[in-house]
Amino acid sequence: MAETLKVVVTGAAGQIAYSLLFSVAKGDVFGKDQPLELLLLDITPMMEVLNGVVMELMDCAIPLVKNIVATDDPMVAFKDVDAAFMVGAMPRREGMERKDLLKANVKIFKAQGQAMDQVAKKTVKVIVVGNPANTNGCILSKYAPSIPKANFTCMTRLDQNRAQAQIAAKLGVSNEQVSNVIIWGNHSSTQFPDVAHASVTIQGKTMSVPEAIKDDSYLNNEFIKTVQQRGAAVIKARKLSSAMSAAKAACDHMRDWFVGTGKNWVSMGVISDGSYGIREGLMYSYPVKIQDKAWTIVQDLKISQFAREKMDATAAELSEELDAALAECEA
Ligand SMILES: NC(=O)c1ccc[n+]([C@@H]2O[C@H](COP(=O)([O-])OP(=O)(O)OC[C@H]3O[C@@H](n4cnc5c(N)ncnc54)[C@H](O)[C@@H]3O)[C@@H](O)[C@H]2O)c1
Ligand SMILES: O=C(O)CC[C@H](O)C(=O)O
Repeated sequence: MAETLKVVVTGAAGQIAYSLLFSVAKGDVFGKDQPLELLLLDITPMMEVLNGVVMELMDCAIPLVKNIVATDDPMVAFKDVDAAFMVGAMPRREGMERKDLLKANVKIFKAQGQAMDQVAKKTVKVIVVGNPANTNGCILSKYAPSIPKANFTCMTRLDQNRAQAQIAAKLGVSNEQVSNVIIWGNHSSTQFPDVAHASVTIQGKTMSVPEAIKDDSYLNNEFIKTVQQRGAAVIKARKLSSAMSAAKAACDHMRDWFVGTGKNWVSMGVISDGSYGIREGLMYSYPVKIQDKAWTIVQDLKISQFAREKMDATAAELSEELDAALAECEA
């Protein structure tokens, strides 16, 4: 059997973690024959709740789980970890603005970056889920300078899954028939869900999504808005932020990072190297291909004027967020 993989989940007493831990524990992410040590981090007042989660994980009696550590100490939680799901952060509730989240959450990622820098494996693969996910990811990486920047990513897979599901429903096909939908930019309402390069297979015939939908007005308006506003719509309906779908997307993201993407691409927030004219250093969602546990940005896609404007608008929001976060961390 393979060596035990150490996986940390932060915000482990919260609602996303409740779904995420079960999927990770039963092998959906790292494989059905990969033994795991689960490190669960939350804050001190949540230790009793976290203890309940540990009891439930034990009671699942999953053979892959060799050890569980529950802690409120980041230095314990990040020690020698191979993979990190950074979920621990306040979610937005109805009536709250994104800016309120930035203030509340960004310092968590500064402190956790500093701890990771000292004790995590230098090969650790990190997905940031806690919002504002892109900017938190930048801050985490900044404060963990001994870990390569390529090891820090943030989650826009939920947006990709949402976009894919909208197109599949519109065309009356199953979700896996739709591929290569792209999410550009921020995991926020300025994100640009782009289907110009996406394809769909209908009754054995593969064609581009715009060709299949035959309704550019829908694709350029209602479709984009629905995906951009989906998180807010879930909050309005549930009075709670999305959790089951967020956990599923986090699993998809990390599984693809470990296993690879094959011929298709997926979207993830990665630290920009300036590709597609985006400011270097922003954590911007791009289409990526993954092989041997390393991602590369898909290059040379043709960008229309319409797309360019949307890509720049979400980059401008990310620039503002990053500047505000850096000021907050230095205050
Ligand atoms: N990127 C995405 O697509 C996406 C999707 C859904 C939700 N989110 C975000 O994920 C985050 C978590 O959402 P949730 O619904 O699970 O929230 P939740 O409130 O149910 O759980 C968050 C948990 O994080 C813990 N926490 C707070 N500060 C911490 C710290 N310093 N260290 C460790 N743990 C800490 C809390 O105690 C709580 O248990 C939110 O910021 C939410 O907005 C992101
Ligand atoms: O706070 C929001 O508007 C979104 C919450 C979460 O990130 C989601 O996409 O479901």
